Amino acid sequence: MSKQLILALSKGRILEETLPLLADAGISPAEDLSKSRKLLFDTNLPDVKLVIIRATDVPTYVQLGAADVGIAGKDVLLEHGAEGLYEPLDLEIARCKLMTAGVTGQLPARARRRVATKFVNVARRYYAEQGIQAEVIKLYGAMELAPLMNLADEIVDIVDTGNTLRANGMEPRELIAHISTRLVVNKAAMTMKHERIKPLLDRLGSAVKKRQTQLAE
Ligand SMILES: Nc1ncnc2c1ncn2[C@@H]1O[C@H](COP(=O)(O)OP(=O)(O)OP(=O)(O)O)[C@@H](O)[C@H]1O
Ligand SMILES: O=P(O)(O)OC[C@H]1O[C@H](OP(=O)(O)OP(=O)(O)O)[C@H](O)[C@@H]1O
Repeated sequence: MSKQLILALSKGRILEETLPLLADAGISPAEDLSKSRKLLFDTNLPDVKLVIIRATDVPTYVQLGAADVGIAGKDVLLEHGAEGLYEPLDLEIARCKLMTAGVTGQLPARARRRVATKFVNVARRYYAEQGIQAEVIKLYGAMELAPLMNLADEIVDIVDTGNTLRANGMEPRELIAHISTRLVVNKAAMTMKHERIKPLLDRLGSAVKKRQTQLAE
């Protein structure tokens, strides 16, 4: 295993909040990410590289050791499963909730529900735990449309302000999990590159605490 450290970052919403934390921990991309079509970036540190990929691909890269460290939402990690990964740090950014939701005022059928979601594993697990029979339909976006179009009785999706649900005549129902962004580490890398990963974890942990203190002021 090379002593180079590869960090897999989720592009999109999480990236903007991740970069200041990484900078505070002493790691900055060598060029402006938003101005490049590249996917693999050098940093100010010769032995640290960044890959910027879809959030849902981050756990796969880290689990299989293509990246040593990853940053992804807990929703994505719950859906992917924790095999081969340690999850040592909560970055406490992109806080939201994973919830069930349905058309406002419309009680869900008791016996069997059709549920549209991109979190099919989470949904199957959740409804099974509740003892509710669910036919889970995989969608890749705009879950809020599914009940309106009679594709599903309920959805499982991210809720933050609730604005998206409200704008589509829907309401949140049950909380499945509180979500925030987590740092994950490949299990083998944690051992083999411990002397490189441990200081990164410490510095990022301090950056998270500093940010929380600043937000509270
Ligand atoms: N409205 C929200 N408020 C706060 N955090 C959110 C919200 N929506 C999503 N998140 C968090 O941010 C992460 C990334 O969201 P983003 O919308 O960038 O990715 P995505 O479009 O869901 O991913 P992909 O491109 O793989 O489909 C999610 O996994 C979740 O943890
Ligand atoms: O409760 P709210 O504050 O309205 O946030 C919830 C919405 O945020 C996310 O979508 P996002 O805005 O990331 O768009 P997406 O469809 O690209 O995921 C999520 O999929 C919900 O649709």
